[in-house]
Amino acid sequence: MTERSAKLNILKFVKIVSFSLLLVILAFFVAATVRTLTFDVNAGLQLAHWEKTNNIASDINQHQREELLSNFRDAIRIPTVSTTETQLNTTALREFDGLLRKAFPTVFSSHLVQHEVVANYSHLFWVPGSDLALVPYMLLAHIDVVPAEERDGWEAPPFSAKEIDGFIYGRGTIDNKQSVMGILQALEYLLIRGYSPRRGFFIGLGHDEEVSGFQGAMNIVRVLKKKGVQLAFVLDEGLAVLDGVISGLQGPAALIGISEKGLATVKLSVSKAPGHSSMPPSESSIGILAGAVKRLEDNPMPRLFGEGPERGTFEHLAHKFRLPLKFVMSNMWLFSPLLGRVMERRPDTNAFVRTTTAITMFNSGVKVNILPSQAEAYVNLRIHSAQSLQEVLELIQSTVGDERVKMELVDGFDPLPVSSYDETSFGFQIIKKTVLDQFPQVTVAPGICIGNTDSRHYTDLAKDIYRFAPTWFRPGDAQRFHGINERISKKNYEELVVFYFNLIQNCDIKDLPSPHSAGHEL
Ligand SMILES: CCCCCCCC/C=C\CCCCCCCC(=O)N[C@@H](CC(N)=O)C(=O)O
Ligand SMILES: [Zn+2]
Ligand SMILES: [Zn+2]
Repeated sequence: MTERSAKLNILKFVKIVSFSLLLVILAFFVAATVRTLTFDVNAGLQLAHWEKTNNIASDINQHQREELLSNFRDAIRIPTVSTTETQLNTTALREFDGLLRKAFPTVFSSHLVQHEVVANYSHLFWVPGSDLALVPYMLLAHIDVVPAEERDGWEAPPFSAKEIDGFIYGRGTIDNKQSVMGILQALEYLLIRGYSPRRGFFIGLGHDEEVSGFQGAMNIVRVLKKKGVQLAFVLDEGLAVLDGVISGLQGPAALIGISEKGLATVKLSVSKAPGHSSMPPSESSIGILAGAVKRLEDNPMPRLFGEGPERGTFEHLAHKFRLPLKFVMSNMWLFSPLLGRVMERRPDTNAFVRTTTAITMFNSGVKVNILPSQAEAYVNLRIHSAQSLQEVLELIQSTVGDERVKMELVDGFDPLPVSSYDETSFGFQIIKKTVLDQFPQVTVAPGICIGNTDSRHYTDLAKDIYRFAPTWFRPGDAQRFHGINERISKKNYEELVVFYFNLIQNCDIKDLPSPHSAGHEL
């Protein structure tokens, strides 16, 4: 081959490769654009023909408006605080029992409702349905709250239920007495109006959720297992309606938790010989431990955004973003690494990107002139759906990288299974319909619950577990959760009562409508 023909061949080859590359890039963008223009996974069953079961209207008159609010405020005023597994305010829990019986006399006296107290302070209600062929479902909420101190900066005392500008302030207003009281208030009104369910349901109110539910939820589950109960679905606390919280999203989003992150609580400790502070060694137990926790903070767990069900959240919301974000959200397969880098900049969105690492306790030393023998720190990690507890423990060990630091797993579990959310998913579709009937301006999407709930103890009883209440969160409200100035608007509390009122009736349908029953009805 001459030099000239070799050059021509190379040129030809380069041309073919460039042309093919161009074609691939073009195809790539055509596919992405088509996906952007057509990908509306939210349409779903809303236009389908639903069997009508919500026959009792949910109107609330002025007297009931005052009554339901007064019951709710009474609930907030009882300080049912859980601090540790052994530090529960049992006096308050007993008082709360009394309040429930006083506020909901029909629930406690109706022949349609069976009630039992579980583990002294938790409550289990069973409302049998008339059609025994329909698998029952279960609503969960918890009575206990985390501690709150007015001096931390509350605008109103945390157990006062004071009203300021249409909001009720107090610990438990959004976590989770709005659901405890909302569910029972809805049942009270349904029973008063002559309701009797076709599909049976349970209500479980735990008294120690904030310290893991080992007494309340776990014993309720034991009782149900003994009875051989299986559930169509479980609905517990968790995600909410986010209004203006997701940047760039047009309109509010109701995120229904279809899974929750896993947990690892790890105790790190360093032991050294104690001694006089005038003769310190080059490294103290505190110094060694501080180095270890600093390495954990400096080396966050890997970015996994898009590798878990959080991908579905953005795909469901994609059509509610404007371009170019719409293009990005519709093509998570391509853009999730980039989006993960943006989301990791804010603590609340970082929680969806990776396993988070929080150093929550650090203890050492007893006197200013004694070298401490023992230093210990607790690390609380919330495990991303694409990782396991075992993987996280191995990563902590290698990041700490110091054999003098002892590591002990205090509590931990893998991320929870992912519940169904397609068009045949009974629980998800019923919750979605109930939300959309009440709040048509909202987009419903599946989400990951970044905290843990009592519902994680129910995995043997139900394949499908959802974590949601229509509590409206606006910018800054997520920080009120376990923080200061926890509050709910009076209007929103009333909406919660109406939500549960409608949800219970909507569950009475035998089967979901077929997706193809839409169209000619219009
Ligand atoms: C898509 C980006 C939007 C970012 C906005 C974040 C909005 C966050 C909304 C709700 C917060 C989620 C809280 C879930 C409930 C957690 C319940 C809880 O506190 N559980 C405790 C106790 C336990 N059971 O383990 C916990 O420590 O997790
Ligand atoms: Zn809670
Ligand atoms: Zn909580």
